[in-house]
Amino acid sequence: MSENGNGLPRRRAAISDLGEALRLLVEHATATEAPTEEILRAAERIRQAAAPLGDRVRGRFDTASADDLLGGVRLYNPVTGTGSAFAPPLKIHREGDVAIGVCTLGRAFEGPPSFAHGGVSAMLLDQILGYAVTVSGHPGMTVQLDTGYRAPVPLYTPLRLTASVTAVDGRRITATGTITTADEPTMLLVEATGVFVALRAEQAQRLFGPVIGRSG
Ligand SMILES: CCCCCCCCCCCC(=O)SCCNC(=O)CCNC(=O)[C@H](O)C(C)(C)COP(=O)(O)OP(=O)(O)OC[C@H]1O[C@@H](n2cnc3c(N)ncnc32)[C@H](O)[C@@H]1OP(=O)(O)O
Repeated sequence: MSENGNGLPRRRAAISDLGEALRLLVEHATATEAPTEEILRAAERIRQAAAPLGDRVRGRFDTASADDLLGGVRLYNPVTGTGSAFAPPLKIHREGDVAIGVCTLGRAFEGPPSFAHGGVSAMLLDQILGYAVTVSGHPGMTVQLDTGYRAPVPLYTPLRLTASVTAVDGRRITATGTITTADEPTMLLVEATGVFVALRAEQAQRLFGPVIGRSG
């Protein structure tokens, strides 16, 4: 499916609207203490709502028609995508050479009771480190991610992430990042160092050729 004129902005807005509705559903479905009969009714209604969306779906190598792969628009990215059911979503912007991210994690991201799952913190950091690496002009894929957990990351609390590139050594780019709460940006909760490797042309072709070839 291709969209042009007003179609693309409208489609992107619709996808983000659906994403927001799905995230509300995920939050309520995770936190609910509704009666069992209500849960059973909801499951049935949700299956009915989902069915028409499954009538036309893309294949593994097809880019979403609303995305712009080379322009960095990824509506279904599981960390930042506004169309994703389970992205927080993390919002990232640049302040000079530093990438700054903000998000709030709901109940679905829980690990230790009332705190975020450690894998979720690593996922957020991988994304923002990857962003910092990309906007520095040295895009690459993560080959190593080291995370240090200093204190638990609270749910339902605005978080602040940072990331910046610390070294470029041939194809290898190193970046470091942090998670704190927005209210206490000096109290470190999680820190990470990521090593990223720039792809050689033949590697990019081998890994992403089928996708690039189909995206228009
Ligand atoms: C604007 C919006 C943007 C938005 C941007 C958003 C970005 C999102 C970021 C998400 C990032 C991901 O999750 S990416 C998905 C997770 N990552 C992956 O799936 C990557 C899997 N790995 C691979 O496929 C492969 O390792 C490749 C293709 C990346 C590289 O293979 P290779 O070319 O054979 O690598 P190799 O020769 O062994 O190593 C290349 C160089 O890296 C070094 N190296 C390799 N591994 C390591 C390591 N663990 N730690 C240190 N250094 C290492 C080697 O010593 C070597 O250095 P030297 O001898 O040259 O000095």
